[in-house]
Amino acid sequence: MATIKVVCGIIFNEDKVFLCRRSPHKSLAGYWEFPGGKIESGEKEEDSLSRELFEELGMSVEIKEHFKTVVHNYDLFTIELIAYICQFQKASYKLTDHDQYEWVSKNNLNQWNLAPADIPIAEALSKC
Ligand SMILES: Nc1nc2c([nH]c(=O)n2[C@H]2C[C@H](O)[C@@H](COP(=O)(O)OP(=O)(O)OP(=O)(O)O)O2)c(=O)[nH]1
Repeated sequence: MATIKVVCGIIFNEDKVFLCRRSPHKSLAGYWEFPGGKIESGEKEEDSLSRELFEELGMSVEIKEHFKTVVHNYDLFTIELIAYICQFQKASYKLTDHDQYEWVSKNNLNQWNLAPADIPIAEALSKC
């Protein structure tokens, strides 16, 4: 089964974490996720994350450190989801791939309909 490498940001602003909901026209539509996207060939993970956040949300962040990598098997593909802790800087919130966003408490992440690959990340976050 094909494996795709996706980088995502756990973006903090004070004690809140950013989540956004995938638009109806996207794969995994309606699920909430940590924003990011597929790593293009030859691209560094951090560069890919900065690019995706700017393209999808008009957002700038400071990338702090790698947090967790999850390998998850969906029906049609396998994902390697690489999560980085980030500090929010600014955003236009001009959404291109999402139809909603929220700043949420990291201890309430289990109340959101997260993409299945994101659940182990949310669980690890609630414990730290
Ligand atoms: N960005 C992101 N994608 C995730 C997460 N969890 C998860 O299962 N995915 C899945 C959804 C998609 O199938 C895939 C990422 O695709 P994408 O559509 O966001 O990436 P992209 O913008 O580079 O892709 P494309 O639509 O331009 O082809 O990974 C997550 O937390 N963030």
